[in-house]
Amino acid sequence: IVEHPAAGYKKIFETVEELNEPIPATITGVIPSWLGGSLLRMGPGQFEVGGEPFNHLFDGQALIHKFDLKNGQVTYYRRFIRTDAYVRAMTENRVVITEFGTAAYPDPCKNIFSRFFTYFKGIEVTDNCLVNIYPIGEDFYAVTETNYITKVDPDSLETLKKVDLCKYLSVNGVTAHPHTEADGTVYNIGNCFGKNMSLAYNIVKIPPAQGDESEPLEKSKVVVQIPSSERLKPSYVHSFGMTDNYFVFVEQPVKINLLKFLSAWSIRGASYMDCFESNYSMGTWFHLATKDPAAYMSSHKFRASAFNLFHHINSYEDQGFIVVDLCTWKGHDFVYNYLYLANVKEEWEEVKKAATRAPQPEVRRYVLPLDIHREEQGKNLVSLSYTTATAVLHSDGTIWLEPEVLFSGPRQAFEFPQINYSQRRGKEYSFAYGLGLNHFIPDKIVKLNVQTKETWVWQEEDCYPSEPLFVPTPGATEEDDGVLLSIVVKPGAERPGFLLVLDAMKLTELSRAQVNTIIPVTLHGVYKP
Ligand SMILES: CCCCCCCCCCCCCCCC(=O)OC/C=C(C)/C=C/C=C(C)/C=C/C1=C(C)CCCC1(C)C
Ligand SMILES: [Fe+2]
Repeated sequence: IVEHPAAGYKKIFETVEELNEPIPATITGVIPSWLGGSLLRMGPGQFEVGGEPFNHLFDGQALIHKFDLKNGQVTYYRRFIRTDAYVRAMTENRVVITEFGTAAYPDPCKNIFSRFFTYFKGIEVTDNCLVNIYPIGEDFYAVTETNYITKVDPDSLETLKKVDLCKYLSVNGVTAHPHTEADGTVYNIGNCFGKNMSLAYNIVKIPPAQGDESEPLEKSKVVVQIPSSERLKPSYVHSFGMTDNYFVFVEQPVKINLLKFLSAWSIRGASYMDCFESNYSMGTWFHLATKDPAAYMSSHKFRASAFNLFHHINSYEDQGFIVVDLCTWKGHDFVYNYLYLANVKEEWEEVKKAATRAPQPEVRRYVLPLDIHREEQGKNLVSLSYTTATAVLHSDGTIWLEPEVLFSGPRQAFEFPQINYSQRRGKEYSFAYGLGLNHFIPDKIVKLNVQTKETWVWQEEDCYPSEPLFVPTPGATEEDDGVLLSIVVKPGAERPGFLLVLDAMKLTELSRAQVNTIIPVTLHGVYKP
């Protein structure tokens, strides 16, 4: 465990300018010749407007980054996405649209009457797509978790159009973590605030491109509806699990209080962050639904102790069980409460103190039995030889789940997980790759064998990496035959930003492509071959 007394991490939370054209990178080592394509990643790039700071890590204006790899050469390019949030902020030189943790104030130039009418136009939901980018059909969309997604050109990084998912689907938003099948079918999940205040989580399906002019989104539909456990308070959902035949949805005790949500918009200074609250009694609920024909199976109540969940690692079916691997944070306290920019930009000793009070991270495996009716109460129903995870049927009909811990270290998180997705999605697997967070500060890349719990680490002094994306070697059969791509920032260096290419088997460095600019924190992205 390394220390960061120089607090170099502060640099990844500072505003940068976009580039007018791609810049060449200086390469050390050798980039595999088969690696030709673009690494596209999203993150915040502007952390204040007109002297007004954004408050939260998830508020900064969406910046798209691209490393192009071709014939062993590398270039880097970045552009701000021309979202409504960005364009209007630039035009009026103030925060115009309320972001996740920053409220927009009414236009000081408007008089009380025009302010009154703006207010009654209702909620203006943000389109600040800083969280992820992924393909739908032939197109690429930059996304946050609201109903607005933004189509971008993955070559020029130009902003193409804003799309409102509400036009196609009955959802109030969807996650930034869809699942994709080999044929290009996309699944996602989102909250749905239905008629007469009925609340549900809707799983949506977007078919692949048909090879004609038709728009996949036009043919999208809701395939499963899972009712909310609590009236007026849906749980926050950031990702979900999918096996060959099932959807896995974890309903966590972090709740959106819809009454607060609706009234917050009339309270000066309120943001999305003010609408969250913890449920101290429900614990955590697991839901299963079949994929085909899509149906919700409510017959059993899977329950576990309280944890925050953002990222599913992988899920799969094995001998009548569903294995669900998760990056958890223990307790009901909302982890996002610790991710204000003022917190992550503190000096190292303060950062450490704050992380001590926050929920503690743990990678866990939960196992859900599919066949329950014949079994006796009070006994462990999990008979998979390789796991210590348990599931016990109680007299009230609930099934209590206890996890097997796959990775745990005090205030050391294995987060932003990735797998060999094209080969192992929804299937039994061995390897997960993740970003190591040291008291919330990203300072290493970790490989985890989920079967043996063996770990491998890449770490370098004063270096701040991002989520490692796995790219398989063409024609590979071994699960970990490939490379990991991560954007790393080394603030003191002459060329402080670089694309790091690691051998995914040993986590050793193959090469780095360095540029003469700081690259702010990125959250998620894709590799486009
Ligand atoms: C990369 C290193 C980062 C350094 C620190 C990170 C620490 C992270 C620890 C935990 C992992 C958390 C991962 C979270 C990743 C993420 O990208 O989250 C971003 C989420 C955002 C921006 C969500 C925005 C959601 C909005 C605006 C939702 C709005 C809504 C509601 C709240 C209610 C109902 C409707 C609506 C409008 C959808
Ligand atoms: Fe995420």
